[in-house]
Amino acid sequence: MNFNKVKDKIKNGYPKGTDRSLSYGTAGFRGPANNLDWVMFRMGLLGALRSKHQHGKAIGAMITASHNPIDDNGIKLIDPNGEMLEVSWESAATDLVNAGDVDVVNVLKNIVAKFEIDFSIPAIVYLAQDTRPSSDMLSTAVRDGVEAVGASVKDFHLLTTPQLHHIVNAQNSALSNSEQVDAMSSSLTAADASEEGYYAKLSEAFLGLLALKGSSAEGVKDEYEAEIYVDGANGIGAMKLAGLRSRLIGLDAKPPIIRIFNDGKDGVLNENCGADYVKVLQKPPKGTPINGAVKYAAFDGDADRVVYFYFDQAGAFRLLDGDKIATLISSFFADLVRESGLSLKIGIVQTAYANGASTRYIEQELKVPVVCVPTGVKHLHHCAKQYDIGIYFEANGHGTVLFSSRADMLIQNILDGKFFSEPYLPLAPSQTEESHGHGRHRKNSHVGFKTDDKGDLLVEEVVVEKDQPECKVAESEDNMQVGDVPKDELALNTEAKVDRVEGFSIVPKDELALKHEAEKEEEDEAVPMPSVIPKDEVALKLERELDDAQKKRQSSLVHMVQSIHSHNVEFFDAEELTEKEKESRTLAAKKLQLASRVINQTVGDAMADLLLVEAVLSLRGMSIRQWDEFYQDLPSRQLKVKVADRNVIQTTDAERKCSTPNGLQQTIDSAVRRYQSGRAFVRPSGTEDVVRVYAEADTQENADKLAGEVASSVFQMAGGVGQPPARPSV
Ligand SMILES: CC(=O)N[C@H]1[C@@H](OP(=O)(O)O)O[C@H](CO)[C@@H](O)[C@@H]1O
Repeated sequence: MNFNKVKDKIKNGYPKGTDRSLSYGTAGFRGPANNLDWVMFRMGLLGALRSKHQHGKAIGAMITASHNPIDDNGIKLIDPNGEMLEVSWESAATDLVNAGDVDVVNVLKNIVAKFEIDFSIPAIVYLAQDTRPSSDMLSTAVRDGVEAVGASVKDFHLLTTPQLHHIVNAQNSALSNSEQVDAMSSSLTAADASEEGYYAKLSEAFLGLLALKGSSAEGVKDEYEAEIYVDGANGIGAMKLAGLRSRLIGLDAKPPIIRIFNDGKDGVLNENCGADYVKVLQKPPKGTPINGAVKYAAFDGDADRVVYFYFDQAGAFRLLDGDKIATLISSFFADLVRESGLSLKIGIVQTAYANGASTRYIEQELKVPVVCVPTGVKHLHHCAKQYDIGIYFEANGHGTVLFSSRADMLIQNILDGKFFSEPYLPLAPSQTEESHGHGRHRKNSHVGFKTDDKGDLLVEEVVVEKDQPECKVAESEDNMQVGDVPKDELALNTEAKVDRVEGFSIVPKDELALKHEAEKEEEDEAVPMPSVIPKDEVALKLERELDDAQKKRQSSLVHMVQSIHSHNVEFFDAEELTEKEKESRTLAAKKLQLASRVINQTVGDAMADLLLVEAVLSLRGMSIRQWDEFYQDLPSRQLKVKVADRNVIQTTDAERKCSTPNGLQQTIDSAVRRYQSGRAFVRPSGTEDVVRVYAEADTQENADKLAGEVASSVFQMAGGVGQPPARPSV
């Protein structure tokens, strides 16, 4: 272990550029690009150590500041399975960046010792960058860091963030067939570990899905709008979407016509455009073509977020954000799970920024509570892993869908002609006991969906164990924080969960049958015997569902809630299914499998999400207006407040309440009480040096007023600097 080169490089190229303490925030390090080269160098060092720790698997280093202005930049590290850097390594990153120049080597040695790294293992870092002018220079700094510890770099140059996540996962997945536990998808091969492989995977699955579009039932108009205008934020997303578009040539499918604006040819990255601009300011981006266009989407600067928008008949701007995307996708998957007859548990994860109307839609209309976790994709991602199909979206449009290996296996079973529907398996015995217990205190619970053996969707509360930190903040009365859990526990826990999920896929059938029998006996004692629907009634019901295209368009979440009350259960194996039933189950399974391949399961991906939304709308013959009618958003407003030290704001309850500074939460509460449907919270940003304020209320004027009041309180009570915040103009 010789760190002489590291010392030399620090002295002669990358001396520390600030005395301020930095932390590996919501998504890595970000800041003004002219003072980041030394951070990049140190992250190169860390990426190499992480690769050695992961037995030489590729680690990703993405140079981007996403939606931040063009003069900022940043870096995010990507783990071998394509997910964000493991939480226990985030603190190593923070320590390394905050060390004085002379202490860097000691911190490196501590990391090597703490994580028991075999330094002789060869390591590799996969590097990519967005289109910022500073990215070339910063990429060199990362490379210098990696090479200073004798590791190597593979430079992909310009990629979107999700493309690099995909490539890292594909590479490691393909290399370690025997270690599939670490990989997100067993179907990935070495050919997938490239930009071309990414396009091939997405386009093949997407075109396959579109090809399954049936003809509309008589009298039902296909309202799908095949043309979409995409705001590329003048960034990498515009360039790469053009690459994907050129592959969308279908023989059996009619792909959408994608037109790209703000493509970077004459505009500035993220300036008056991009998903963040559209979402936060709730207005169309600069350069939006109006004539003849009906449907639009906007990507952010590194293409990991997408939001939709359109103009209604009165010409008013209408936003369909991550919450609306989550609802559309959830209802689609819920329908397919029901039609496939599979026992798959679906769950939805949101953050405090989810519009109250979306949460209410699911909780009150559909009687389904929603899991709320702190801001930052890592929290949503880990929580979504608890389900067979875990759907998560931030309101800003960052989100994806995760399929468990159990889900993959059960779907494949149907495609292999095995129609036996396995009864639902709980996550772990301890959870089963608790979640079926009576009169218990409701603690850290959240909701999952499952199907009964007839394929009807049921809603089930899942109790999250104490050592499952990612979903700990689901219920406000519990007042718990992710921060309560020691970092190392988080890491251990994640590993344990992966093992557990994998475990399901290898339980032999007979064991399953015995287990189900035992479980059924237990349940029979606790609940009244469910009624059994006679066979031909089931067939008739399925037929009705198949024939009724209109019904398909309704949110199946409603159906799910209705079915909870009916408690109908029927067991049947393949021989008992009619050919028509088999056909409809196979079709649903095919759609599920193709949809799971359109999605980038490593991280939110604007391109993949756009394709999925387009596929859902197309298969359902649905217009953007019909989708928008799911529910009406509550008017909301986001503001930023500059303070001397944003960390004086500490939050609790999934960031919905602040515990410091003293008295601020009470002031917010009393402001909120003055507004109908009022809700507001504040939190320090993890990516910008600001405190974020969020407010919603019954009217836009009230949401603006409430946000303004709360912003003023933050300014006064949390050490505001500069001009006091002004009320935003509507
Ligand atoms: C309100 C908001 O949109 N916050 C964003 C933003 O984080 P902040 O910690 O709020 O700066 O950037 C994150 C990374 O892209 C994203 O995960 C998050 O949702």
